[in-house]
Amino acid sequence: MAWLVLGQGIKLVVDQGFVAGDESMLFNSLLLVLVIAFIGSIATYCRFYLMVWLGERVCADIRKALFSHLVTLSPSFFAESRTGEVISRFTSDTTLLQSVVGTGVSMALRSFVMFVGALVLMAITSTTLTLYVFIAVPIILLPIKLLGKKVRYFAKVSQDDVASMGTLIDESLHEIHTLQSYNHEDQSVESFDASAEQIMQSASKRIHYRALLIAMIMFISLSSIFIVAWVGALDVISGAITPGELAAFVFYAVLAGASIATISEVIGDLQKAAGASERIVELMNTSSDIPIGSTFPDATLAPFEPIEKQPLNVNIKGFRVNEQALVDANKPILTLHNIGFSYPSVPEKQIIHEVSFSVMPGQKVAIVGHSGAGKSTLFDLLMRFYDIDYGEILIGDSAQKTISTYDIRRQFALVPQDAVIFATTVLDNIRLSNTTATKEEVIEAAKLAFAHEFILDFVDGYETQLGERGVKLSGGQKQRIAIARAILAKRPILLLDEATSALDASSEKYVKQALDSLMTKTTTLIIAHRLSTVINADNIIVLEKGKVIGQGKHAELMAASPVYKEFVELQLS
Ligand SMILES: Nc1ncnc2c1ncn2[C@@H]1O[C@H](COP(=O)(O)OP(=O)(O)OP(=O)(O)O)[C@@H](O)[C@H]1O
Repeated sequence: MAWLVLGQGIKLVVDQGFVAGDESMLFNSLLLVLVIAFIGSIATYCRFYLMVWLGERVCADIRKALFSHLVTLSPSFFAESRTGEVISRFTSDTTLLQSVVGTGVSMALRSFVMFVGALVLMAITSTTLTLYVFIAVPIILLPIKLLGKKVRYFAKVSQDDVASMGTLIDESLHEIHTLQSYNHEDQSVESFDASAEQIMQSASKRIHYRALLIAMIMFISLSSIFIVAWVGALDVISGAITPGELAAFVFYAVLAGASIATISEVIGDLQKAAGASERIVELMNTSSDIPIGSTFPDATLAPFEPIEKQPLNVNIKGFRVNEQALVDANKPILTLHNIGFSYPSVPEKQIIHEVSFSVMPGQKVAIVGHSGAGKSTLFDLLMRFYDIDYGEILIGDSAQKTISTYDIRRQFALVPQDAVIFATTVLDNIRLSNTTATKEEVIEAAKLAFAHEFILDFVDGYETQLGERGVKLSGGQKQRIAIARAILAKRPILLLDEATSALDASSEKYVKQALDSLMTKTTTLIIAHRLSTVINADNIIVLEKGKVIGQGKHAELMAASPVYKEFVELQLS
C-alpha cells in the first residue's frame, strides 16, 4: 500500500513542484516520498520474515508428518520402493514447497494487493486509460493458461529424475566398499553422469516453457503500457489530464504489469510445487498392509499389560498375560497351526507351506534348513511383518491377528544375522530396545553379552560414537552389541538368527557365551547353522522349501531325517 501511495507522491512532485516550478514544494514532496519508501521497506521486512518463516514451518510440519507415517509402513513397502527415492521426497520435494510458500506466496500476496490497488488508483486517475488497460489483461492471461500445463508436467518429470538420482547416490555411497573392491568407480560415475544429464534435459524443457511464459507476458504487458502511455500523452497535450496524473498513471500501470508478471511467475512455481506435493501426498496415502491394530479389539481376550507395568524380569516359564495369570508353563507360548504364506510382491510363489509346530515356555527350538528354505521368513511372520495367507499363529492363547503389532513385537527380542548398528553412541545403540533403561542396566546387559570389556577399551567408553552402520566395530563386536540390546529388551521370546559369517575363534567364543547367557533366560527360537547349537536344542524343526519335513531331538532326527543328517555331516566334515 505504501508503494501505491508513492504514486500519489509522484503526482504531487510532477504537478506542484516540477511543473509549477515550486522548489520548497519539490523538497516537501521529496520528504514525503522518502517517508513512504521507509514505511514500505519496513513492511517488506515483515512480509519477508513472516512468509519465509511460514515456509520453513510448513516444510518442517510436512517432513514430520511424512516421517511418522513412513516408520509405520510394513517391510513390503520398503521392499518395493527405493530408499533414495523416498529420501528425495523429504529433501527436494519439501524444499520446493518451502520456497513456494516462503517466497512465492509472499510475492503473490504483495503483487495481488498491488495489482488491485493500482487498478483502483488508475481508474480514479483516468477511466478511459484504464479501459484500454483492461483490454490487455485477457491477452496476458492467455499464455499463462496455455504454457502453465507444460511447465507443470515437466516439473514433475524433473522431480522424478532428481529422485532417481537420490537412489543412485544412496546405493553407491552405502555400498562404496563393494564398488571400490571391484573397481566399479568408473561405471558408477558413468551412470551418475547419465542421471545428472537426464535431470538437466527435463529441466531445460521446463525452463524453456517458463522462460517463454515470462517473455510473452513481459512483451504483452510492456507493449500495453507503452500504447496506453502514448494515448495518455495525447490527453496531456489536449489538456484532458495533467502531466502529474499521467506520471502517476504510468507508475500504476507499471506496478500492475509487474504484479501480473510476478503472479504468473508464482503460478509457474505453484505448478511445480503441485507436482511435488502430488508425490508427497501419494506417499502419505500409502497405507501399511499390516493394520497396526488397536490394542485388543476383542475384550474377551486376556489383554497384555501396558508396557509400563511390564515387570523387567520376565519369568522364563512364560510371559505375563495380565496381573493374575502367567502363561501356563504346560501350555505352548507360541503355536503355528498349518500356516501358509507367499510374499505380496510374488503372490504366485508360495514360500511357506502348511507349517505347524509349537514352542513351550523356556524351550530352545532350533530351525535348520537349506538357504532359501524360508527360515527368516518364519521369523518375519511371527512378528507380523507380513500377514499369513492361511492357518493361524497363536501367541499364548491369543490369535496373532487379534493383537496389535505393538503388543506382538514387544514379546520378541530379535538378534538378526547381520547385527544392525546405528550412527550413535554405544549406550544409545544398546538402549534402542529399552529406551527407559538406566546406564547401569545397559552396563549390566553389556557384561552379560561379553561386550563390556571391549567397550571400556574405547577412549570414550559407552559414549563412543559408533559411526554410520557401525563402521568402527568388528563383526563379532557388532554381534555382541546386538546381543546386549536383546538382553536389555527383557522380552519373553528370543528370535536368534545365528551368524553364518566366520568369526575368529576368540570372537566366536565370546559371541557363543553371550548367546548362551541370553538363552537361559528366555524361550528361544534359533535359526541354526552350527552343530553345537542344535545338539542341545529341545526341539529341532527341519525346513525344506517352506515345509516342515521333520522335527524332534538330535538323536531322533539323525535316524529319521536324511536332510538333517546331511546338515550334521556337513558340519562335521
Ligand atoms: N521380500 C521378499 N519378497 C519376495 N520374496 C522373498 C522376499 N524375501 C525372501 N524372499 C524369498 O523367500 C524365500 C525364503 O527366504 P528366507 O530369507 O526366508 O530363506 P532362509 O531360509 O532364511 O535363507 P538363508 O538361510 O539363506 O537366510 C527365498 O526363496 C527368497 O527368495
